[in-house]
Amino acid sequence: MMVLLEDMVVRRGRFELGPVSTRFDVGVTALLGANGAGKSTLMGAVVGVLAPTRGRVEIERSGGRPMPPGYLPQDFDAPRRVRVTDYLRFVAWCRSSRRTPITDHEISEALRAVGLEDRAGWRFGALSGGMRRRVGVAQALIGSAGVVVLDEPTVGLDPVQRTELRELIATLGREHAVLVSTHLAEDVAAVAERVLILADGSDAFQGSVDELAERGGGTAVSSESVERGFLSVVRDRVSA
Ligand SMILES: Nc1ncnc2c1ncn2[C@@H]1O[C@H](COP(=O)(O)OP(=O)(O)OP(=O)(O)O)[C@@H](O)[C@H]1O
Repeated sequence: MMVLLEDMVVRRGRFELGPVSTRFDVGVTALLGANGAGKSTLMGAVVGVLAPTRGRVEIERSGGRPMPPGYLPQDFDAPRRVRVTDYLRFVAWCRSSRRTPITDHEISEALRAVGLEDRAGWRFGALSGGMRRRVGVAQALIGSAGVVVLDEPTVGLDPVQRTELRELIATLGREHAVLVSTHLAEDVAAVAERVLILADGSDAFQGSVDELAERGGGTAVSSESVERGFLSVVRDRVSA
């Protein structure tokens, strides 16, 4: 599984992102940037919700299933009264085609992957915030064929649920190409292998999390060294 962006430019109102060229592979890539830097715009282009005005986005998968990546949008929600499995069955039905049907087995696998097998019969509204976000990750996994894009998945969660969600993201990264946007240096230090920083309408940094920590003057990856690295990248871009 691999996602390739080649000189991609995306326009959203007056805002133009790019050209950005990058690739992300199996593992967790963190997408960072100040508010309005273009993270959701880039993610929208990767999942096919926004069309690039130039360049291209290519998704390569070993299975070759013709599906866009799985996507957890920032404002994910589901009807309160609907049971978790019924909601996921509906998602599966939407993404199924005659050639590539999505089976109940795949739904069970998605629930297992997010640790919600025992909540399958619960109504969405009865779940905690962290569990609802996990349902969001489960729906992203259904039919995603190995590429998952998560837009600020840890926002608004308490520290325990945030930690659990990070563990889930790290586990997903063993088999999936995961692109995750966040404002939290702890998220990056805990789960990311690679980092892409957007600033001023384009990519200001691409590299390993170790390289970003080094840029922040750290000898080891920590929330502090990642935060300092991020600030150094953004300040250099502003003063350039
Ligand atoms: N629907 C829209 N119509 C017009 N402009 C938009 C729209 N959505 C976003 N923008 C603009 O595009 C730019 C990038 O927004 P985007 O949501 O991609 O940033 P972001 O990095 O995800 O921000 P945040 O961290 O606040 O979520 C912003 O300047 C924003 O005003």
